[in-house]
Amino acid sequence: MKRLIAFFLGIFSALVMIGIHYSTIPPLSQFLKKIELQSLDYRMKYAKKVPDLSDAIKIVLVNDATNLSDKLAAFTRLITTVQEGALKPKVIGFNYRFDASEHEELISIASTAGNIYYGYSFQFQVEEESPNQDILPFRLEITNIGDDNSNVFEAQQVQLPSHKYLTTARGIGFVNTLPDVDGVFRRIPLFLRYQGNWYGSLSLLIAMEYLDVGSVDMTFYPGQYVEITKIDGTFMKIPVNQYGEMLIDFAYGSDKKNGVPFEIFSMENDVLAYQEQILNGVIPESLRSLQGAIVLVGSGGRYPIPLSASYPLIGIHANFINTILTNQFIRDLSPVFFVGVLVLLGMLTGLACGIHRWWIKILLGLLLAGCYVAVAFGVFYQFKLLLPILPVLLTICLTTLIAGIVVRHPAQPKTAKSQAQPIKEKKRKIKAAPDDVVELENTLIEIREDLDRKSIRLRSKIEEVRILQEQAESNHYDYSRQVVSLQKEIRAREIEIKGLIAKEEELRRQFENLPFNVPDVVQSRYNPEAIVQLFAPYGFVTNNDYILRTLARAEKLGKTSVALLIQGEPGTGKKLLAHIIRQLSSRHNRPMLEVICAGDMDLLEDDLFGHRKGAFPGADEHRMGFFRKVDEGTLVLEEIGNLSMEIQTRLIQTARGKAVRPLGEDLGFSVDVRIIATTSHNLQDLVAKGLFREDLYHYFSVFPLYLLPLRERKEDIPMLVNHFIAKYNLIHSKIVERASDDALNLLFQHQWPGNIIELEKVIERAIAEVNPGERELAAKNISFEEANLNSGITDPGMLNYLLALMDSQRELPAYQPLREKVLAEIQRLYCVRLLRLHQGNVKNASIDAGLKPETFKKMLSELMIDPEHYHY
Ligand SMILES: Nc1ncnc2c1ncn2[C@@H]1O[C@H](COP(=O)(O)OP(=O)(O)OP(=O)(O)O)[C@@H](O)[C@H]1O
Repeated sequence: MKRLIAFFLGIFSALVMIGIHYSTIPPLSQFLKKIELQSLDYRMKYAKKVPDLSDAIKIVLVNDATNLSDKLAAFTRLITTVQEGALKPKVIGFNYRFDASEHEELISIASTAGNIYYGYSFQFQVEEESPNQDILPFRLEITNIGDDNSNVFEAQQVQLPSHKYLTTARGIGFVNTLPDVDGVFRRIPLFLRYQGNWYGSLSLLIAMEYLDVGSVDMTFYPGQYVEITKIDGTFMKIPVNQYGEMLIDFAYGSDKKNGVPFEIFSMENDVLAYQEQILNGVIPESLRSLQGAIVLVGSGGRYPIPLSASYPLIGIHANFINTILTNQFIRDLSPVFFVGVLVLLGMLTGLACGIHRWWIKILLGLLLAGCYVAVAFGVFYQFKLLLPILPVLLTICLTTLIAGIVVRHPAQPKTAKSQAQPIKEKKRKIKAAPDDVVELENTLIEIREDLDRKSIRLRSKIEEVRILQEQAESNHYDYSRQVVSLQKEIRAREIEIKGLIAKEEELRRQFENLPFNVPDVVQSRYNPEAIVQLFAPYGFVTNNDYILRTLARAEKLGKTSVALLIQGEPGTGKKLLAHIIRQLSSRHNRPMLEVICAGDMDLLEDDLFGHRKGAFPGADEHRMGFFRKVDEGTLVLEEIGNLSMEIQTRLIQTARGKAVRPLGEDLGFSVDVRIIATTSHNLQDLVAKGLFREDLYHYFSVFPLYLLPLRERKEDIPMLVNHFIAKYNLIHSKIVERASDDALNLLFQHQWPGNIIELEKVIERAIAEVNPGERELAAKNISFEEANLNSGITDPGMLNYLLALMDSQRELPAYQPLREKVLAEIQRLYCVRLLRLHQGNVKNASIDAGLKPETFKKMLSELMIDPEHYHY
C-alpha cells in the first residue's frame, strides 16, 4: 500500500515537473533567478569547446573615429562600386547612428546600396493581438527595414525595462555596454519594446538577411524562445528571456589562446590604405574575402569581444550572428523525450519515497538530482538542448521531502539485533551462512579457548616459581636455575598470549566490519526440531525462529569454555538459559554460582574476590571469594552492567589472567572459571557513557546471545501457557488442561512488560483461582495488575537493597546508591503505569504527570523505556 502511495506520489511529482515546464517560467524568486544566471555563467565560462566559426563574418575596425561619416561613405562607395561589385559583401552593418540631415552623403550611399544597414534596430509589425499576452506572433519583413529613418532615431531613446539581474541599456544599439548588477555582461537583445512597439536588433536583421530569410514568420515567446520558421518549412528556436534578450555565450571567440576567431580588417590600415590600388583595379588578396561576407563595421578594441573595449558591439553582433549561422544556439528539447525523462524521474522519486529510512531517501533524492544534472549537461553538450535544471531539481527535492512526510512508516519494532548489538544493527541481514564467516567464528572460539588454556598454564608456571621460592626459603636449597628457566618460559608465554590477544582483537574488528550480522549468519544453520528436543527437557519452551537460532548458537558456544553474554529484558529467560548452557557444557558437574551484581559494591567485590585475614578491620577470617569457590565451574554474573568500575577492572584482570588476587594477598591464585554474564542494559550505551569498561564489553560481546521480549514473540504464548499450566497444576493440585480461547485472546492482547516471568505469575494465579476439577482456564481467571506490579520491579538490586534495609541483621546499605536505585525504580514503575494508561501516547502521559513532553521523553530514554511498546 505504501509503495503504491509512493508510486503515485512519483507520478504526481512528474506531473508537477511537466506542469512547471509547460507553464511559462515559474515565478522563481530573485534569489533563484540569480542562481540560474550564475549556472549559465558557469556553463559559459567552462564551455571549453572551440566554437564553430562562420567564415562569413568579417569585421572592419575603425581605428580613428574622426571624420567617421566621411570614412564610412568612402569605404561604402569603394567596396560597392569597385570592379562591378568584386568586393561587394552580402551585408554590411554599420555600428553607428547617423543623423540623416548631417550625414547626407553616407545615408544616400547606404540607402542606394540596398544591402547596407546602418541603424541599430528595425521595427516590425505585430500581426495580431495575441489572446495570450505572453506570445507575440509577427511577420518579419526585412524589405521594409531602413525605409523610415525616424524609427531608427526614435529607437535611440529606448530605455530597457530595468531588472535587478538583467541589463539596463541606454538604447538600442548600446545594449550590453552595461553589465548586469553582478558585473557580468550576459545578453544581447533580439527584441526591444519601445512605446508599445517591438524592435528587432541589427544583428537579427543581418543574420536573417544572410540566411536568405527575407520574409519569415516568427513567434516570440517572452521568457522562452523565438521560433523562426523559414520559407523551406524548417524552423529554429532561439532562447530569450522575457525582455527579448538572448543568452549568448561570450566565451565563444573570447578564447585568447586561440587568437581572435573572426577575420579583422583595419579601416585605415588595410582597407582605405589600398584605396588607390583598388581604384586602379588591383584588389589586394586580403580584401577579397569581403565579397559575399557579412561585414560589420565599428570601432572598438583589438578583440571582437564585448568585455573591455568602450565600443564592443561588433564583438557582440559578430558572436550573435555567428551563433545563428553555425546553429550553435541552444535548442528546445523534443517534448516526447522531455516528458519521458520527467516521468522516469518522477517514478524514481516515488520509489525513493517508499524507502522508510530518511537518510536513504535524502541520499536517493540527491542521487536523482545528480543524475538529472549529469543528463542535462550531457544533453546540453551533445545536442545543445537545454533541460530546465532548476525547476526540476527543486521539484525532485520538494517532492521527495513531502513524500517523506506523507509516506510515514511505522516505527520498526526493536529487533533482536537492535538491542543486542547496536553497531551491528546497521548491517544487512543475510539468509545463507557463508562458510568463511562460520570458519571465522570457529577460529575466534579456538583463539579464545587457546588463550584461556595458555593463561592457565602461565598461572601454573608462576605458581611453580612461587612454590620454589617458598621452598628455597624453608630448606635453603638453591633453585635459581629452575627459577630462571621457568621465568624464561613465563616470558615466552606472556609474549604468546599478547600475540593471541592481538589476533583476537583483529578478528573481532573483522566481525564488526562484515556487511552483516555474524550471529545471524552463524545461527542461520540449525535444525529446529533437534533444538526443540534438546532444550525442552530443561524447561525452555519456544516456537520462535529467532530464539531457536539463539538456542542453536547457545548450544554450540555452550560446549566450549568461552565467556558468554546473555542479553534481554528482565524476565526473558536469561538465567534459565545460563543454567542450560552450563548443563550442556563440560563443566556440568562442576560448581556453579549465580551472583546478582547489585547492592553494595564493596560487599560484592569482597564476595567475588575474597580477602586475606586482617586485610581490613573486621576481616577476622580468610575469605575465598566466589571465583575461587567455583574453580573449574561456572559463575553467572547477573546484570553485569551494574558493576562498579573497580569491580570491572578486577573482573577483566581475573577473566583474562585466570588468577584472582584477594584483598591483602600479594600474589594471585589461579582460577579456571567460565563466566556467563547477563544484562538487561544496553552495554554499548554504558560504554559510551563511560560507565562500562570497553575491554570488558569486548571480552563478553564477541559471543552475544539475545533473548527477545515476549511481546515480540507472542507466538510462544500458547506453548508457554501450557508449560506453566502443567507446572502449577502440580503445585496447586489442579487438573487444568488448557486455556480457553477468550483467555488466550486476553493474553495475546497484553504487551508483557514483565515478559515470561510476568506470564508465569499470571498463569500461576489463574491456576490458583480456578475451581478444583475445572479443566479450562477462563478469561475471568486472568488478571494482570498484581503480576505487573511484581514483575515491575526489574532491578534485582532493588530487592536486595530493600531487604537489607529491613533486616536489622544485615549491614545498612549506603544511602546515596540506595536512594538512586529506589528513585529510579519508582520512576520506572510510574512511567510504565502512565504509558499503559495512555497506550504509549507520550504527550498525554506527560500532561498527566505534569511534566513537559521533552522532560518526560528524556526521562523515558534515561530509563530505557520505549513508549512504542505500550502502543496497543
Ligand atoms: N522459554 C521459556 N520457557 C519456559 N519458561 C521460561 C522461558 N523463559 C523464561 N522462563 C521462565 O520465566 C522465568 C523468568 O526467567 P529468568 O529468571 O531466566 O529470566 P531473566 O531474564 O533472567 O530475568 P531477570 O532479568 O529478571 O533476572 C523463570 O521462571 C523461567 O523458568
